[in-house]
Amino acid sequence: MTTNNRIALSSDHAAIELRQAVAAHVASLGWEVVDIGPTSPESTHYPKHGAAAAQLVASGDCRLGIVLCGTGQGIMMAANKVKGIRCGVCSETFSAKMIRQHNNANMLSIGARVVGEGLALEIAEAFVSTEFEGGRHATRVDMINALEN
Ligand SMILES: O=C(CO)[C@H](O)[C@H](O)COP(=O)(O)O
Repeated sequence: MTTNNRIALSSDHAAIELRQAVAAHVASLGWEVVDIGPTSPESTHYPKHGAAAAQLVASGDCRLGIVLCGTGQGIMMAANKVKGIRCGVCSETFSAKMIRQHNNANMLSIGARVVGEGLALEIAEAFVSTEFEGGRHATRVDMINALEN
């Protein structure tokens, strides 16, 4: 059995440099990074970038996704509108671990105007290195998923 180790990354203009740093870090951890940009610093609209990364995760092309904008909030809201996506904004590592362990989050959002690069890399590493615990948490995640129907 092969494991899908692909991770989708996207951002808006507020987080291009941080996204590139996060991409390099998760690649160094062994992930195949699918960085869908943007690369231009021109002002853009976070919903389309959040949705594009979310679709890569929802389709199964990528196992996880990381999205970034100024606060992490808007792009998280957009990603969560895609069926099958559970995306949380994290500004510290504890939550980044817990959204994997308890919530089976398949996407992480980071605010480039909220956290510095060093912390952002630690948050991303905590997220990609943690697995879902299942058990009682699976019942609750199933209940979240049922809300989509
Ligand atoms: O954080 C964000 C969304 O939640 C955006 O990055 C932010 O709103 C962009 O602002 P501006 O157009 O002033 O750079």
